[in-house]
Formats: sequence, C-alpha cells, structure tokens
Amino acid sequence: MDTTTPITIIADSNIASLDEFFNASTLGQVTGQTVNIITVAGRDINADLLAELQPEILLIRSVTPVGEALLAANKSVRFVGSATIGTDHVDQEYLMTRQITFANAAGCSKHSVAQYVLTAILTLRPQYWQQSITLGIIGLGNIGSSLADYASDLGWQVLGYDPLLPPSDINNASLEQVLSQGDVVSLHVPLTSHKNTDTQHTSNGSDYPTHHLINAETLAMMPAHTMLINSARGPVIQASDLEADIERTNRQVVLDVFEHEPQISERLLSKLAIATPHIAGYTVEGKLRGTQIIYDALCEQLSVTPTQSMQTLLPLNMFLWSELKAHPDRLSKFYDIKQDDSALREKVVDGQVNGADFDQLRRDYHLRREWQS
Ligand SMILES: NC(=O)C1=CN([C@@H]2O[C@H](COP(=O)(O)OP(=O)(O)OC[C@H]3O[C@@H](n4cnc5c(N)ncnc54)[C@H](O)[C@@H]3O)[C@@H](O)[C@H]2O)C=CC1
Ligand SMILES: O=C(O)C(=O)[C@H](O)COP(=O)(O)O
Repeated sequence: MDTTTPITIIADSNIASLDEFFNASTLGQVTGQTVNIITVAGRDINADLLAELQPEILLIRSVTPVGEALLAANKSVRFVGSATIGTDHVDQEYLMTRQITFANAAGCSKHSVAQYVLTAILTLRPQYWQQSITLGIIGLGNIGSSLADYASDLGWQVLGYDPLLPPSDINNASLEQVLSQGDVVSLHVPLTSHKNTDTQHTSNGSDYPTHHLINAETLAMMPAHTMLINSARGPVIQASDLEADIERTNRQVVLDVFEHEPQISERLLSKLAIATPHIAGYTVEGKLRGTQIIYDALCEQLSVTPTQSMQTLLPLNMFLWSELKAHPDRLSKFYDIKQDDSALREKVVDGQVNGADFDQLRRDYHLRREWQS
C-alpha cells in the first residue's frame, strides 16, 4: 500500500460528525494513509464529480441515487455507506455486480421515528393519553415494533400487518383489518416495487410491493375518524388519491414524507393536519448512530479496529420517557412538532414548497433528542 496516497472519501455534508469518524487516525491506522474527505450536498453528488475526484469511498444519505447512472464510468469506488435506514435509493444488485461493498444503518433512528409518531398522535388527540385506542401499524420491523412497544406501554391495543414476518402478538391482522379497525394507522414499510417490473429500482422488487400501497381502494377501507401517518417514504401513498380522500372524509393525515419530495404543493399541504420536512429520524442520537454504523462497516472493509464511538460525542440527555408518561402536559417541551409544521408551511411560495427550501429546512434542522427509557 502506498502510504502517500490519501484515502479519498466523498460524503454527503448532511452526515453527522463526519470529521470525528472519518480521519487519518480512525482510518489510516494500518496503512499510515491520510484521509481526504470532500463534503458535498447529497443531491450534488454525480457521475462527473466521481470521475473528477476518483474517491474509493462514497458516504451518502437518502437523497443520492446510487446505481449504474452514477457509477458506470467510475472505477475507483469500492465502498458505499448510506447513513440511513431506507435503501430504496441504492441499486444493491448493481453494486454487487461491481463488487462494491454496501452498508446501510439499519435501525439507527427507530426510536426517533417511533417518538415522532407518538408525538403526532398525542398532539392531535391528547385524549389518547387516557384512552385504550387501537393503533394500526403496517410494517413491523425496527420502527414498527419499537412503536408497538411504546403503544403497549400506554395501554393501547396494536393491530399490525407485516406479510414478510411470522404471526406474533403484534403481527396479528390482515391489511384490511388494520385499515378498517385502527383509530390511527401508521406506515413503517420500505419503498418497494413489483418484482421484475421495475426499471428504476432494479434491486427493490418485492412480492408485497409498497409503492402506492395506500391508494383509493385501501383508503376506502378506512373510517373517516382514522388518522393516517406516513413517516416511511412518500410514494407509499398515492398523493392524488389521498387528497381526494381528505376532501371526502376530512381525515386527519400526518405526513413527514411526500410522493413528490422535495416539492410539496400548497394544495396538499393545506389539507394535512401535520406536515414536516422528512425529519422524523432527525435526532442527535439517530443521526450519530447512522454515522457510527457505516463507520464500523467501513472499518471492517479496511481491516482497521473501530476507535471512535458516538457515546463520546453525545451531550447529556435529560429527556426521559418515564417523565413524559407521568406528565403528558410536557409533550411540547419534549418535542414541539407544531413548530416543525409551521416552519414548513412558512416556506410556501407561488403555490408550493420548492425543493431548495425543503432541503434547507432539513440541513439547518435543530436536531431533537431521543427520549431515553
Ligand atoms: N421519515 C424518516 O425520517 C425515516 C424514514 N424511514 C423509513 O422507514 C422505513 C422502515 O424502517 P424500519 O422499520 O427501520 O425498517 P425495517 O426493514 O426494520 O422494517 C420494515 C418492515 O416492513 C415490512 N414490509 C415490507 N413490505 C411490506 C408490506 N407490503 N406490508 C407490510 N409490511 C411490509 C418488512 O417485512 C419489515 O419487517 C425505512 O425503509 C425508511 O424508508 C426510516 C428512518 C427515518
Ligand atoms: O434513515 C432513513 O431512511 C431516512 O429517511 C433518513 O432519516 C432521512 O434522512 P436523509 O438521508 O434524507 O438525511
């Protein structure tokens, strides 16, 4: 190994604590190499940039599509890490054909997203602190099952649907039962498409596709009082069908993600009970955990021992779930979701929130803290 050649990394500038995790002392311990880390806005990472800078390592979040279009002309990249749970932006089959290692940050913000959902529900319907409601959960992986734990802590009944997992205490219903019997239905599925019919996301096919899972037909199964929450991916809901449904039923709908993200039409926004700019997972803990997980994976790839730990970077955390449960009136001090909603609505210009403003809200977001158990 030539110790004078730096390890070159291109990284999305929205990844937390990049310099603390990716530097010569954390990555160059074996080879003595320096680290050249170039930070770029995620949407500006493109094939020309990769051709010019020839990075070995690409660190992204959810806004950089990675596949043939980005990498066909590139010979240098050998590791792609996405500091996110979702992987719908990455063509993993293509990376495999190129023998490029891929890592994502499974589970990194599961508590943050579950806490976002609880906050949305209890802000809109504070009476649910005292009631035994039925919470419908679609997708019972890391986030859905964490949400189910909070729900049972509150004495709520869970109706869950996940056709890819075995039946269980929470995986206990059909899709129709969840939609027709839940007081609230929350979506926690990955974005997937029909197997073999998808040209854009070649590695994203599923026997149970979630693209437009919520459409006119499935919305018609939901009583008008049932609140719908989407913090998964925008295209899981057919946006125009949703607008028609809200007009018909006056349903309370909470969206953190949007079919045409990062643009949002004022027409849709005006119909939503709460709207936020894809920040359900944006806590100090959730983002740092995302970085930690891809750092650990990169260390394995480079055969170096991980020496950085997010625990050393975390400020003191005073947010206790037990305190909130005992004092529901403190919810807005734990998370003032209405403030996030107002900040997004203030960005409407000429009938829409434009992409640059949506991205700016996310880039400058004051990260919340994850409530501790
Ligand atoms: N708004 C935000 O800030 C964030 C959004 N997300 C989104 O949330 C999604 C879920 O995250 P995790 O729970 O951590 O993922 P996970 O992979 O742990 O769980 C997803 C679950 O969905 C199930 N599933 C797949 N297709 C289904 C279908 N058709 N119907 C019902 N269930 C289905 C899977 O079997 C799996 O158990 C991510 O893929 C990501 O897109 C994740 C983090 C933050
Ligand atoms: O982890 C995921 O999946 C998410 O949706 C992220 O929390 C979204 O964050 P960005 O990758 O868009 O910063």
